[in-house]
Amino acid sequence: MMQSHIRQSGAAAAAAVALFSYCTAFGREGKKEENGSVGVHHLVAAALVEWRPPRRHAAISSAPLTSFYPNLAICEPIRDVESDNDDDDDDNDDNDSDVGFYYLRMNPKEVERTSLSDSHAIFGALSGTGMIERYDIYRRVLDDVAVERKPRGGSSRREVVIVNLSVGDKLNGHGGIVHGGILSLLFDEAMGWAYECLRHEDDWLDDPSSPVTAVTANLTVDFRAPFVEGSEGVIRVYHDERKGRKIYFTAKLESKDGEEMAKGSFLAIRMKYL
Ligand SMILES: CCCCCCCCCCCCCC(=O)SCCNC(=O)CCNC(=O)[C@H](O)C(C)(C)COP(=O)(O)OP(=O)(O)OC[C@H]1O[C@@H](n2cnc3c(N)ncnc32)[C@H](O)[C@@H]1OP(=O)(O)O
Repeated sequence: MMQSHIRQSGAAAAAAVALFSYCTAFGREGKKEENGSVGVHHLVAAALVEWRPPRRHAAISSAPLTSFYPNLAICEPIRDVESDNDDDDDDNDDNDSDVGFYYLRMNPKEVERTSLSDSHAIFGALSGTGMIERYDIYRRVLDDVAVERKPRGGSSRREVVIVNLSVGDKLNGHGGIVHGGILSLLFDEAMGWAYECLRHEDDWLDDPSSPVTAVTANLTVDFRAPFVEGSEGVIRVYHDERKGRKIYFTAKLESKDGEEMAKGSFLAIRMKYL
């Protein structure tokens, strides 16, 4: 069960007054706790939940994650180490799933843009029984052992966030099958969050005054198998490359049994003026 993979750290919860900003709060070395996070906009208490991924992600969607504390996972610079499971061979993606990294829950309610629940598609209008019943976002964090073990450089492709989701029976196209447009929406949002994490990498902050908002310029989805109503699944988002203002991602939606239901590719472009 997933619950066995979640370790709620009382110490972390007690100690966790985390400094958070989603704009320019992060020091160039990424040591925000140590350097006091010059430019921090928000001070929020964060109870961190650490999640060690199970061997097979089938277990992921079986627990009501929303019943845990609302957690804020801080998007901090992701250290540029070779990813430990991002080989092109997707079949190997979970082989080392119990070492090297863990996931931290991100809390949309702490983010101004997504806390406006009436206006946000996923957390507002389409959220609820029969619709998007769960959309829990986690960012992937390498643990210290993995950071030490892995040399800098190497492949730039890496998993950035995952989303643990479930969809009810009111968002179909064909009877019993979740509408492809809905799946595209779920992908788009997930990749948006991945961008939010990546943009705090230090080399992106060469000009801290430059715009940081990115929009989806291009989204392509391959639907591989029907995602039936009432299904649970996991979206995994991988960062592929960045060319100037253009940031490329790929993603896949897996069923709770690990079957690949859909694949997406996504181009985000940092806006010139926002
Ligand atoms: C912890 C905090 C968490 C916070 C979480 C919040 C998460 C929320 C997540 C929400 C997620 C929701 C996300 C949403 O739903 S965002 C909403 C949906 N998207 C939009 O509304 C975007 C609308 N489009 C635009 O605004 C502009 O067209 C953009 C800004 C995209 C480009 O206009 P701009 O004037 O800047 O572009 P440029 O002409 O200088 O070209 C620049 C380069 O880009 C290349 N190019 C341009 N277009 C395309 C294209 N379509 N395909 C491929 N390539 C394209 C172009 O060739 C050139 O390449 P190069 O010649 O340089 O090589």
